[in-house]
Amino acid sequence: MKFESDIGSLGRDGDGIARTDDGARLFVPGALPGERIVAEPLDNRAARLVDILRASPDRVVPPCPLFGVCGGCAIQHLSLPAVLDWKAGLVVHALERAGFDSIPQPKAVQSTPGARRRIDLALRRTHDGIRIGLHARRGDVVDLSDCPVLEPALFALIAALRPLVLSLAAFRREGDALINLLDSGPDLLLATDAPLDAADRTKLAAFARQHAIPRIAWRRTGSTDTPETAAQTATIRHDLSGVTVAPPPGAFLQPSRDGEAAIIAAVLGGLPGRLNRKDVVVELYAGCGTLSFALARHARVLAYEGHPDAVATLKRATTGTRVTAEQRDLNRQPVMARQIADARVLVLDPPYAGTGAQMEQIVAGRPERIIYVSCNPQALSQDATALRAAGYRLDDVTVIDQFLWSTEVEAVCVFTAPPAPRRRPR
Ligand SMILES: C[S@@+](CC[C@H](N)C(=O)[O-])C[C@H]1O[C@@H](n2cnc3c(N)ncnc32)[C@H](O)[C@@H]1O
Repeated sequence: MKFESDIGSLGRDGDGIARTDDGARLFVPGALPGERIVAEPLDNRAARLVDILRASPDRVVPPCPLFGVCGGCAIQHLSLPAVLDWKAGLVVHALERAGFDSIPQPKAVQSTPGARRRIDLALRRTHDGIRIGLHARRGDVVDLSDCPVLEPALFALIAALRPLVLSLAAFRREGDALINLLDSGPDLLLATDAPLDAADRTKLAAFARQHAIPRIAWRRTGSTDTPETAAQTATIRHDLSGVTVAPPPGAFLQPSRDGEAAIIAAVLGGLPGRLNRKDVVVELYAGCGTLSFALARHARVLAYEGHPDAVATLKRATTGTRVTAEQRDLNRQPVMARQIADARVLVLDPPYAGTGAQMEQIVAGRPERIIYVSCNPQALSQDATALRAAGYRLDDVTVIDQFLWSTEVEAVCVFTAPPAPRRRPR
């Protein structure tokens, strides 16, 4: 039965939260805060938007014709400034849930459309061809025939990939294509559901030459093995704060150049002013060195990273820098409190799940300054709860929106340790 409701806020998935006449809370995709809508319940959780009786001033025409079908974007019907405000609110609420009551006004930075330089695409054979794209929300792959988010050079490559993938003996029904736009050009990691044969390799080499792709790597769908290089036409190189690295296929890369610059600026802005060049920064979850080489201009950096290929990349690039890199699975073998205690600053950029076992050692080590780079407000909230309980103060918050129109948000939070307890005079 249809009902009318005001929309007070958006849920975590970007859906408007409505109230039925009997007070039930239902999520309505497409509805925005401040709107009055008519909706029809679909089940006891969600409702379908039927009509908008009063539209939000922040409502805009979605820029992509695939919006609502493709699962990549959730809130293209909201203006970009309002998207950024909403994301900043998600971070502030996460910190409030952690127990911080006076939260500094976040600085907020947003990438521009057409700036995303990393994408993981699903490949699906269909009865009449192939679909290359992202999954619909709770659904099958939607062919990416348009995308205002992606760098145009990456988007153009998708059209060229369709006939190539269809022609491969190694592609039966499904696969993936992860593309990183590095400084040396697009770096393609292909995964398919059958082995490559000699003819496939010839086709991949010709494709790499034709489209100026320095490297095409391959592995079987679902495998986590180090991929093999199927074609290489040029050297892989990518600049990280003036240091050239050669990231492995499928390496973690901040999804946009402007987002990466904003994260680096916020991390460097969080360093204590009195930092001495001999001081040590311990950096956890360092990847290929996005933050490490920027930090090394200010202090010595001990960088820890779990992925063997990322660490190998980082180690190869450290010559002549003040970065020392070590491979460590920080869940199984956290950096211990006594080592953290020796550092002036701890910088961490954990994966989506947050820090796990490492947080206990961080709190016990009590570094003077902690700069936490978050890609998940829920995990941030959990980790910040431990810091709040240990007496840390929250000094600065920067919110970065580099996954435009999705519900993803990143943040850099600067925490300062409480003053050490004074010794009683004898
Ligand atoms: C969000 S990325 C950040 C990488 C890097 N700071 C950057 O900006 O490019 C998280 C990193 O944590 C690493 N990682 C995930 N789980 C880990 C673990 N248990 N131990 C150590 N590193 C881990 C991943 O390999 C990845 O490089």
